[in-house]
Amino acid sequence: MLSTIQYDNVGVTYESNGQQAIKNFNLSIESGEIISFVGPSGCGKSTALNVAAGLIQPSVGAFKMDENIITSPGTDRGVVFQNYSLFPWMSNLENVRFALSQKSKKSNTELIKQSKKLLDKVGITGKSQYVYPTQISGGMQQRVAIARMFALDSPVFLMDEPFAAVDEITRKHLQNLLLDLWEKETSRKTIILVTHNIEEAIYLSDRVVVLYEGEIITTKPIPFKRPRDRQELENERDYLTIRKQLLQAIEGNA
Ligand SMILES: Nc1ncnc2c1ncn2[C@@H]1O[C@H](COP(=O)(O)OP(=O)(O)OP(=O)(O)O)[C@@H](O)[C@H]1O
Repeated sequence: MLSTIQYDNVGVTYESNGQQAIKNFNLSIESGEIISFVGPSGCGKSTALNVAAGLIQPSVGAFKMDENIITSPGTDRGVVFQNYSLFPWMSNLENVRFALSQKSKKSNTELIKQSKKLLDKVGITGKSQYVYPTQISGGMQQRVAIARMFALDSPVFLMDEPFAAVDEITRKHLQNLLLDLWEKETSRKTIILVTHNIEEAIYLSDRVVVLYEGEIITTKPIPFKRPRDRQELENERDYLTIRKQLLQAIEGNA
């Protein structure tokens, strides 16, 4: 199932404090695109993502998927946050099996087999599959969260700072893992990613959207072909130009 996403003049004002978190938010996202939201702290990135997740209702405007107005969470959107993406009371294997069972009517034995395969793919093998999320490292938990997201097989993935809590090397591994799985899907997932990391945004995205005080101030297409090689990309002249322009857009308004 392909899904086109549209923020149609969305505005969110939090009732508790009257804070206008996003305003005049207009953005169309094609099926299979990877989009990053970047910008200074408090500019509205998470609010915009939570509107897509159906966790926050727009105060004005509408968020639409395939022309349908979205007002609640649903299995058509998989979500990964910095923490808390996994059910802590389920083993890692059970987390993935449960996600698979949401979409598949296969036997339990088959679901467990598939879950193990998925966990193997993300590098969670052997005993680590049977323990609880809290019994493995943060980086490993995010691997399970990615496996769980692919198990849910939603057409849209929403990721809020998914790799922020891990070290730089693990972060790069997880970025590669995400791209690798995404590229292998026959029907590519649409991904919206919130990140503070410009290099991550460029490496992963088709477009980087810069927010400032709740508004989109720049949308930058990332023209590099896929699959991308991190080292080659970082040596491209255009890469440095794009990085500089994005930093200027963010810092110039910070
Ligand atoms: N639940 C809430 N209630 C009231 N105000 C909120 C709430 N969540 C966010 N805000 C406010 O809305 C604005 C946008 O916040 P949001 O978390 O969307 O920004 P952000 O760009 O994701 O920030 P950060 O990068 O620091 O996570 C901020 O001024 C914030 O204080």
